Amino acid sequence: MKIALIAHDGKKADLVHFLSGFKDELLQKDISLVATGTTGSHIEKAGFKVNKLLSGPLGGDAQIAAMAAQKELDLVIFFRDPLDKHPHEPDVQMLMRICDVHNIPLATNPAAANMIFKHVISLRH
Ligand SMILES: O=C(CO)COP(=O)(O)O
Repeated sequence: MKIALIAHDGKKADLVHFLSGFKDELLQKDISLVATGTTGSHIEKAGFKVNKLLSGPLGGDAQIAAMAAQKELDLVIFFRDPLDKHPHEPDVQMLMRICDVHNIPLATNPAAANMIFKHVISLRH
């Protein structure tokens, strides 16, 4: 299972905190993580193995969208900061649109991500 992870700056700590709650599950060999650049660095520091792409404003969201369009992703977790402005907002919208076009599960906040993770874990047992 391949999971893409993205968080805006104001939500990076929330994402790391969220992932840390599922560390055992996420360290399983058949789970691979991919992330936008800066998000990936934070995740790596927390002890996860993650494939880091470009930073979001430099095209990282677009790279993840391309992977989603090619059906390479099973899940996208994107903790967006709705209270901040982002120069690459068109890329953010494009990524969410591509997830909807290809019916890729997309969680944009911890409550949704938590439900999806618990569901995935229950299916694996
Ligand atoms: O900007 C982002 C998502 O739109 C995230 O990019 P970084 O992980 O490089 O900060």
